[in-house]
Amino acid sequence: MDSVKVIAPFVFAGTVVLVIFLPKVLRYMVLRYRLRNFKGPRGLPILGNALQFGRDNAAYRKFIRHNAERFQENGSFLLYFGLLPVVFVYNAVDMEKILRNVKHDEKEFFYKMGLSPWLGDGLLLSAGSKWAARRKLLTPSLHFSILKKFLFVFNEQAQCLTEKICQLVDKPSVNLPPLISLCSLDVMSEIIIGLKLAAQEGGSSEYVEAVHRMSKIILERAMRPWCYSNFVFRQTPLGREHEECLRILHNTTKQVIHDRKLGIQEEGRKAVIIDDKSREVRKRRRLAFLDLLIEVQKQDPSLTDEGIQEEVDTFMFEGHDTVSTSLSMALYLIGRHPDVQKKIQKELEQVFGIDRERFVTSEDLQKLEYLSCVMKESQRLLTTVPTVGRTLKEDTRIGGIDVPKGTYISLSFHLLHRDPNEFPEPEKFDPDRFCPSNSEGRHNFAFIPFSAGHRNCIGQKFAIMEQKVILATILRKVEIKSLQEIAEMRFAAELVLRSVDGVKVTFTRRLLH
Ligand code: HEM
Repeated sequence: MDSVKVIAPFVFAGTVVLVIFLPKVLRYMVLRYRLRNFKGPRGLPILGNALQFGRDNAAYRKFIRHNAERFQENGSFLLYFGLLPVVFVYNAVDMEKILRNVKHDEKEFFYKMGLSPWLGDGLLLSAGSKWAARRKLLTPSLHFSILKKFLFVFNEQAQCLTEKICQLVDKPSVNLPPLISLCSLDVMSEIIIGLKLAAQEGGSSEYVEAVHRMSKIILERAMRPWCYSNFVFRQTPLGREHEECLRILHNTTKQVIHDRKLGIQEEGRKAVIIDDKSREVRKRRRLAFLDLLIEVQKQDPSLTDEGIQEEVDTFMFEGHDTVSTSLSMALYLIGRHPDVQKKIQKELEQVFGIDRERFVTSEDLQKLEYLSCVMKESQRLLTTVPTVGRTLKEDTRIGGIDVPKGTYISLSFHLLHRDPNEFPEPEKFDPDRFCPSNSEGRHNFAFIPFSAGHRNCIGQKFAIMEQKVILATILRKVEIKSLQEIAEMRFAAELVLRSVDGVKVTFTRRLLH
């Protein structure tokens, strides 16, 4: 009788655990069984392929590239991150199938684990009706007519950056990304939060450093399946560094929002009007994106302070690091290809004559067609956002095999942009691939650095405009030479692409003809 009393609680607890976990375990077993025919490198029973990822990000990238070539015929392969199956997709047809299907919109697992603590449920991470409402609310703030008003900010900051660069002329080596990063931070802070941060004047920023550290931490965690549990992660040095970065990032934006609200109260600023028909924002003065959110909150209190914070964090992150990486890579490639640089200079002279000072206008931007091709080819070869992820919400045929609902998909733009069928000699830097006659017949989803479908990048036009202004301003005044061969560069695919050893260049002043 006594032994029954002792055993009973254990039997009870065991039954509860079984009832809770058995369906999950069974579902997982079915998922694995259904993926059994999907091609990929063999892994170990519990660790999966984790031990093959290598010691660092560069080794991981090499491993992925190797498998991409091995399974090029399918344009997809399967890896196990510990117990978690991840299907890598890098062919345009399957990419389109997934990105066009609204059902696969939700960003789960790696996004939630990596980015949610920082960006909350902002536009990048939200889904369903919340995402749709926010996207509708935020789209007018990036309308072309609004962007034209931001041209002034792009130009001012581009000139500030060019002045800094001119001071570095003839130095034996300059590391490019920190310079560019501060410029793009100044642009974003002025446009998004209405704050003239003047990071370029100060030389460094705690915020920028925290963004970079955070990016690294998120990817390192993803490569260590034993850190997936929040409890375990918090006990590790990486987890503690994560907490510290989060504190800096959130405190910075929280303070800015607080100050801006106070400022608006004190100044009694005029309300923003959103025209329902054109979805344009009409206003008397140049407003920051944050002002729009604060005004919307007055009319619609369902947009909480937390909601504002998550959108500000999302836009600051999405708009700053991406543009600065993309620009650094474009300048790097231009600096490696003197023939391309000469053609850009010729085009700049056709548009600006010998004027190296005047601001770039929206008419100029339209005329800079070759520069557009160069920017696209840089995005193709050194894709800023190497990969995005989705979780399948219904069974989907990928690489000729039915992949079950619930599978995590890694959509690799980096690999997609190297498809030799779409881009012959994919490792060659050739901007002419993007001239209209050479682009004919290319699959719509063969080149998608800003993603595609309804969850594409909301800031695409903003990013292109900003980069073109900055490139046209710098390259009118200086010539750039990149010191490292592309084969020598060690790239790390974090949230955005990064060069581990920086991007070393020299500048010389351009002579007037
Ligand atoms: C060269 C620069 C940029 C690149 C390469 C880029 C790329 C991307 C990509 C690939 C996505 C899809 C992410 C996913 O599906 O998980 C995305 C989404 C997003 N981007 Fe960008 N981006 C850039 C600049 C910007 C800028 C300047 C802004 C803001 C002004 C911005 C704001 C966003 C937002 C808010 C989303 C989420 C959109 C949604 O889910 O509705 N991005 N971007």
